[in-house]
Amino acid sequence: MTTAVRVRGLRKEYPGHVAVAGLDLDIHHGEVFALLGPNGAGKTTTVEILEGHRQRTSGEAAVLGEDPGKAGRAWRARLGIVLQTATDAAELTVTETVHHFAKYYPNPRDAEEVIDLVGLTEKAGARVKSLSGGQRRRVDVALGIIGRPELLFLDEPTTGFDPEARRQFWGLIEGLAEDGTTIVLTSHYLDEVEALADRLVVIANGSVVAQGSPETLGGRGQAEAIVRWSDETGEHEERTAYPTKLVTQVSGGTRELAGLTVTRPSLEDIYLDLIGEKS
Ligand SMILES: Nc1ncnc2c1ncn2[C@@H]1O[C@H](COP(=O)(O)OP(=O)(O)OP(=O)(O)O)[C@@H](O)[C@H]1O
Repeated sequence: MTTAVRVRGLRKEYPGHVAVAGLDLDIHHGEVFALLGPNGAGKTTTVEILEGHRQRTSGEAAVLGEDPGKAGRAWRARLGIVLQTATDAAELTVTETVHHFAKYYPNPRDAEEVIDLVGLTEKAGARVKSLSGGQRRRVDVALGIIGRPELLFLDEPTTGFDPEARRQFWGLIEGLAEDGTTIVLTSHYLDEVEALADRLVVIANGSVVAQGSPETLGGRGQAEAIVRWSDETGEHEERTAYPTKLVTQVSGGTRELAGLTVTRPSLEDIYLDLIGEKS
């Protein structure tokens, strides 16, 4: 597997403050990679350096084989970017806006198809400034993918989306990933990261705290299950690596156990543990 993004010792200092403190990252072609971390962790700074929007203080970065601090227009046309701050509300309609941005790219997608993909067909003729916050965010996503990017950066893309729009957006991202687009996602929604990401990294105070897949991050894959049930003697809770065996023993294989639940730590539990250790 080849590397779409390679970062070594990335550092960004502002006067009196280190925002990114020596980060290493490898993001492979065709994967959905998520950056997680609390507010101010350094995610947006990192992503903006990789997009070529911000200069790093030191360290190495290669994005689609080029240094983002020096790369030109041809390289930029291979990227799709959905920034954290939404597009300014314009007088143009949705269709006009998407057609307008399509002209910046050598091989754009069909504008109407993109409007449909982001679920804005019914609003295609509406002025962007008349749209709701979540609908404007969908315009941002449309503009991020209109250029048929090889690498798509999504910085908190679903903020303001209703649950149905988020699900629809997840389907869109899955489709892009299946078509081979590499996707770098920052999100505060752990269910979103779990649904979409092949791998993720947790950043706190500008450093990597943990990385892995959503299933294995921070030892999640090996974590013990918590089995809870109740009987005539009261409520019970036990931790075990072998929940099936425990349930079989306690129930004698046949007795119905009241209130039986078997849970393992969620990605959110693991994430909060990791962040707790750091702060
Ligand atoms: N232009 C700037 N000048 C000075 N400090 C900055 C600047 N931009 C960001 N910072 C600081 O750098 C740190 C990292 O910010 P960054 O926006 O990268 O965090 P983040 O992880 O994206 O947070 P969030 O989840 O809130 O978006 C913060 O402490 C922030 O205040």
